[in-house]
Amino acid sequence: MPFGRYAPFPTVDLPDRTWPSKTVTKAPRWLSTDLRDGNQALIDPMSSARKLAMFELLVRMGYKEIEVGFPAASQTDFDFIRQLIEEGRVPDDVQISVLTQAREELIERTVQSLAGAPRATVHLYNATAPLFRRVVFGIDRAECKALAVEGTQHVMKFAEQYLGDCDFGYQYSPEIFIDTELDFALEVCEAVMDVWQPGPDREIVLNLPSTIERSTPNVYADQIEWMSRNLSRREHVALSVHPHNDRGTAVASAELAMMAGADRVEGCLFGNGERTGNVCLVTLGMNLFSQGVDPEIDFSDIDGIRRTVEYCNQIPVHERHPYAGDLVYTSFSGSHQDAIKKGFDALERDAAQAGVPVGEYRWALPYLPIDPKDVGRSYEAVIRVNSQSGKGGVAYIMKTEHSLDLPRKLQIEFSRVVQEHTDGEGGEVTPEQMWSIFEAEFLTNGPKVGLLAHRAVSRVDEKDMLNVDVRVDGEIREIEGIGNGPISAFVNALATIGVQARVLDYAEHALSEGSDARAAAYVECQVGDRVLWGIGIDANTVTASLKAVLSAVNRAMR
Ligand SMILES: CC(=O)SCCNC(=O)CCNC(=O)[C@H](O)C(C)(C)COP(=O)(O)OP(=O)(O)OC[C@H]1O[C@@H](n2cnc3c(N)ncnc32)[C@H](O)[C@@H]1OP(=O)(O)O
Ligand SMILES: CC(C)C(=O)C(=O)O
Repeated sequence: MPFGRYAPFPTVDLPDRTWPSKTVTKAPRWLSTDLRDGNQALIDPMSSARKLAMFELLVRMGYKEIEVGFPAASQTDFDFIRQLIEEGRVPDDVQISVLTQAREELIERTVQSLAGAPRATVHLYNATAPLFRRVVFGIDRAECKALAVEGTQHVMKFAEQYLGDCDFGYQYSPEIFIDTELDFALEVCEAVMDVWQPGPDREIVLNLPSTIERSTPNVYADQIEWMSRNLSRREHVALSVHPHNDRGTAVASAELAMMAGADRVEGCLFGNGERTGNVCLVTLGMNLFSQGVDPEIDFSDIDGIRRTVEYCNQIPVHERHPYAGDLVYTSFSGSHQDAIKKGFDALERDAAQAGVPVGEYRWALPYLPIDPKDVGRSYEAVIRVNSQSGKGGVAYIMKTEHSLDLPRKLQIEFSRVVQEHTDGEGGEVTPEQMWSIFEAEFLTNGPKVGLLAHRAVSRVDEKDMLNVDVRVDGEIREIEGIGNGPISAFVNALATIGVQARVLDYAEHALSEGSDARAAAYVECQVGDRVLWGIGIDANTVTASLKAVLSAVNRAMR
């Protein structure tokens, strides 16, 4: 690999940086640029129907600043902005913005698109980095600054001409800020501010993009802290960041930039955008949420959000996308499943002890950084079983899907049965398939001895006597036994037909509440020289226990 062709990214001389010891305790101002930076990166840019669906989603989620397009780019872009304004679709607490290059004719068209808007922001950009000054524009520093200054003047001139009493805002971006000499980025921003004259009730948004992410996030944070410290009129500046994801570290860049003083973050849902995308607003917001900080955005229906975004962008969201992918709350592997199952049990116990509903109790669960229910997911897919799974996963499915709380040794025994299935057939075992395997193994698999009826006589302080009708190899027999309780009496009765069984362990629980409640009984038996579990399910607990004994007996004889 010709790595010698690449130079290390220059660092910032900021030995007294303060951001590493800061924490983010409040959501920044968010701006969604899905309809502009996101849209400009699509193979098939959004139709007006898709744009509207995206806009309405963003409003529903709670975004208050939305970049709605690049109106000078196309008639579709222009018309969409006109539609939003003319149909009064922008809520009172939402500020829309539009982007333009620093070219007079484009600025005019851009400002015209906003006519009649009660509130709006024009966002002007020009590239300030040396490579762009030399290669793309063929201009020097002074000419580059002049482009920004004159662009700002044009914006103000046309705003006055076309926008009447619009509550008008201004945003400037030194594009490719990340590669711009810091002193020059500062000089251009100061010159732009000299034109706009920010002050009380006259904010300016200065947006410092990592247009092509090329540094580690700490260097970007240093750049942001340096700018935040050196900008004049700082209290009237909304210092904004716009991280791209070329190195795959946009989220970290945004988070460190917030620690370094950024007030505002621009990005796209699920990280759509040019090349590797803009920073993902969902991940950023949910990262705050998972630290107990209100993201001020509603992510409670993450799957609905994802579906709309997939429709608008015509790009699928990856199964492993943080917080939203299909598989991100799912464990296949045994040790994870074991820990999750124990985690749920502990959470229920701890919440009950504290007298707090489990849905409100402080979340702490192995392998699940947040409660899937908080984003509208169920626990259904938290554990899925395949050849990588162990008893914990099998037990979890049996409990959550089939209400059977298998004793630990039975979990081990049944998970071996499931493992034989996955080894033989491969793939995943769905809850329905697991029930079929369970039924075939424990409940229905061609009983040699079947239970038909039982009658008990229990006298106080005496042993129980049990009279049972059984079918043995197709022949109906009546047998009798005595013992300390019905199970012991039944085992005693079975001995009369040559079935030698000894009960080693027993557990039972109710399956459902109410008059049609059923019980599950689990019995560990020694039958001959084998030790196996059997299971019985019945409305009558004694019947369930006797069925459980026969389940073990039949398994031994199979
Ligand atoms: C980092 C970002 O995401 S920036 C946003 C980028 N988004 C877009 O470009 C989407 C919309 N763009 C468009 O539809 C078109 O580019 C238009 C309509 C704006 C302009 O189209 P055209 O006039 O055909 O120009 P073209 O697309 O080739 O743009 C390049 C020209 O603009 C100049 N230019 C580029 N950016 C800027 C800027 N911010 N300010 C002033 N001039 C600029 C270039 O130097 C070049 O000029 P030249 O032709 O004199 O060499
Ligand atoms: C226009 C600017 C903010 C931009 O999109 C970028 O630099 O990526």
